Amino acid sequence: MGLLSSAGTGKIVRIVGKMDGAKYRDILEENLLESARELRLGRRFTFQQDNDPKHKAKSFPTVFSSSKVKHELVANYSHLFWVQGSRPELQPYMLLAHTDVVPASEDDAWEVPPFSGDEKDGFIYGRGTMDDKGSVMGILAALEYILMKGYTPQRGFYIGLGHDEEVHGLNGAVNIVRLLKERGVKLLFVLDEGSAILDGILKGLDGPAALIATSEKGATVLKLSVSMPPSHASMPPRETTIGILAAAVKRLEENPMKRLFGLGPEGGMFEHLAHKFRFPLNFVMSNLWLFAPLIARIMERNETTNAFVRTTTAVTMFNAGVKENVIASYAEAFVNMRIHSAQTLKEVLECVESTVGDPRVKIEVVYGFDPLPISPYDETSFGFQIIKKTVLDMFPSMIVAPGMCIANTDSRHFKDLSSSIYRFTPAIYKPGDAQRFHGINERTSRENYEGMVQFFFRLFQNCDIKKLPESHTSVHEL
Ligand SMILES: CCCCCCCC/C=C\CCCCCCCC(=O)N[C@@H](Cc1c[nH]c2ccccc12)C(=O)O
Ligand SMILES: [Zn+2]
Ligand SMILES: [Zn+2]
Repeated sequence: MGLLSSAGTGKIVRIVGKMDGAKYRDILEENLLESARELRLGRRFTFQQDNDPKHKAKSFPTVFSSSKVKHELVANYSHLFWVQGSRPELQPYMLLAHTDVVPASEDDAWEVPPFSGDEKDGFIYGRGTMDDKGSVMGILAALEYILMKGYTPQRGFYIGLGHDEEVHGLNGAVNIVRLLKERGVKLLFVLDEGSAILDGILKGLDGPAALIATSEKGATVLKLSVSMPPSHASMPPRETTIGILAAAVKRLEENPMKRLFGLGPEGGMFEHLAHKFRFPLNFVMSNLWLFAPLIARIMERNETTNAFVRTTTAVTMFNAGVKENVIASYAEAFVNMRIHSAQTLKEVLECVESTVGDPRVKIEVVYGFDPLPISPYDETSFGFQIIKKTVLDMFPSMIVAPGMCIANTDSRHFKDLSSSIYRFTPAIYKPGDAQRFHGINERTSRENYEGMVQFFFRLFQNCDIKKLPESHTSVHEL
């Protein structure tokens, strides 16, 4: 049996059952197996290969041959798909994912080589399996199935697969947005990576919670540098470029940005979740107006929950020196900050300048943007409610709440095309998984990958619902 076929006798067969019966089972399982193989290829799976018609035809033959699907390359490597709906008067929506990954070193302590795509204990390991090739393959596999089934969506939709999300999406996502703007497209909603189902990550919360992020933090990359004439190491100045810069970054690390917990969308998120926390946290979370400062002090002890409390400061690169007996004439450090929704880029820059407090340290903004607007999540918000319904179709007792993306996604470039931007993938993450993003042992379970395919398969159909579910049963609403 293949990688997913034994698991496929569970969830995937249920999808097949809803389709046209046994006729499709073999084809679908074979296809799922194929797409899982592609996922396992890690770095070797690039859409450059996919530009080879044979490769495309092999992986997603129906997607690339259907008359309903228009595919175009953007900026050479990004992909834009348009899936035509039967009712052109309905506003289209858009799914996003990205094919590029951050580097991974074979020298780090991976349990399996990061680009082997090896499977161990039910997990497929490899750089990109969580961020974000699982979504790429999940979306395309679901599209393949729905087309094979002969389903014609009523509402048209776009799929955008960026190739440079990890370097700001300035060629991929930005050019996809430019094209759509030129074509006068406005989107009903946009769905990208950026949040998930958290199980055991928020301490005190009973059971998993699906957090559909309605916003994401702002960000800035700062370059701090110190220059002075080089000199002989035997006659050192009292302070060196390296010492001055090291002291500056240390001051930034020792003086975290102020606590803002409860003043951004994370406030709504925890209030929504309050009744699922154990006593006394349920009471505390229901009264953030009073207890937010106390909760912030608890949450800041953990690096994942700290990200909800404040603008974070990460010193990510430090370069200096050319020779061990020459006083370095130049030292530079890069600081990556993620800006809490209750702060602006301008405020953060003022704060950094005052904390560094040394005119010898030059501070330059390499890149920066304010926190993103908060997308609607009320009963009438089509995108939010359809994503929620799709989660509940798969996991009927799941708690679903609006969430907050603490990192950044390509979706931020789409804010002129839609006011309803959501960040969510249906993967279930447990304690320790947050550290796998950009870290070692990045992996996806068979179940998470299957869930991804199921989720998009159902979402495509749910987007054709004429009327929003009035009160879709969820634990939250019981
Ligand atoms: C960061 C992971 C935290 C995990 C929290 C707990 C689990 C939450 C569940 C799920 C999903 C998290 C998905 C995160 C998507 C992150 C995508 C990404 O890595 N984007 C880059 C973009 C980027 C690249 N360079 C810069 C520089 C400055 C700002 C952004 C970027 C990123 O955010 O680093
Ligand atoms: Zn990503
Ligand atoms: Zn990433």
